[in-house]
Amino acid sequence: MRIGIIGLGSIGQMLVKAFCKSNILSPENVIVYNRTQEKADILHAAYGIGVASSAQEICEQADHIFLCTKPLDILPLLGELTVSAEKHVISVAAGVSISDLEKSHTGPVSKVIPTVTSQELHGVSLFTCSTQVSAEQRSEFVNLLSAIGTAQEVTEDVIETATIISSSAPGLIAGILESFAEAAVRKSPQLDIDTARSILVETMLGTALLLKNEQLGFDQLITQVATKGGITEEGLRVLDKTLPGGFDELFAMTESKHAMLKELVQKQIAK
Ligand SMILES: NC(=O)c1ccc[n+]([C@@H]2O[C@H](COP(=O)([O-])OP(=O)(O)OC[C@H]3O[C@@H](n4cnc5c(N)ncnc54)[C@H](OP(=O)(O)O)[C@@H]3O)[C@@H](O)[C@H]2O)c1
Ligand code: PRO
Repeated sequence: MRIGIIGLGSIGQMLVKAFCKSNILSPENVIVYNRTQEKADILHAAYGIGVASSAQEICEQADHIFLCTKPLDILPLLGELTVSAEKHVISVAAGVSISDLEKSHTGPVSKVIPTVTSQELHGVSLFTCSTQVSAEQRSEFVNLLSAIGTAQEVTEDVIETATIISSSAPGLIAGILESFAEAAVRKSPQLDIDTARSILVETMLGTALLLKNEQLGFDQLITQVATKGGITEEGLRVLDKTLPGGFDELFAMTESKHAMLKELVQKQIAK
């Protein structure tokens, strides 16, 4: 099996690093192409992967072709390429659906929403496949995703909401942690901000390990931490008042953005 990656921004580079780190693929079975060649050359020097001289070359040499450009660049790119009907085309773009992809490729297509945390071989890749994806292609694809974290099949009606808690979440969590650290320093200016940040990173790591390794429910962890009549209880009361409304707004705004993107993609198709 040979895979090709077109577009080496955050997510294309992450896929190269994660596939190499996981040893699921040997470097000669990974071939990449990026509009600006320097990014491909850096990855070649670090991992020994192949560098194509065009996106078309990827389509000729790879069995699974990952399109890792921005959403509005996916269909124009695919439209320029000649891809034989048996090749598996995989888009990572938010807002581009299976049926959008099928308008440009008559063969098997899939959509995957990876997450940057897969660089550490943890995190959830959401995916959905068209009916034309063969059992062998599906199995190879799921094995690839499982090597870099958890492969979670979802239907397209939930993929946008699930994207926020899997793929947007690392950035959102970093935003929450920054706000938490800054509030700590506002309360106690003698606390150094970088010390506050590293306390939070270690705390988050330990929290994730505890939840996962001990198979604790969120409610069980809360009970362990929040001593009855103690301090944490007070903090939780504040969160119960402020967070639900904030998260509801977050989902409403990200849904609107998804809708705007999808509308622009439909305009591209209609042209
Ligand atoms: N970032 C995430 O966490 C994340 C998670 C899940 C899904 N996604 C999806 O992943 C896609 C890429 O996001 P990103 O954050 O990685 O964006 P990005 O950092 O802007 O990367 C886009 C890359 O595509 C390259 N490119 C553009 N047109 C090209 C073409 N015709 N041929 C070859 N390469 C081309 C760009 O090359 P240059 O170097 O020349 O600019 C750039 O390296 C988006 O569709 C997004 O929805 C992202
Ligand atoms: N990063 C991409 C974005 O922000 C898609 C989910 C995570 O659009």
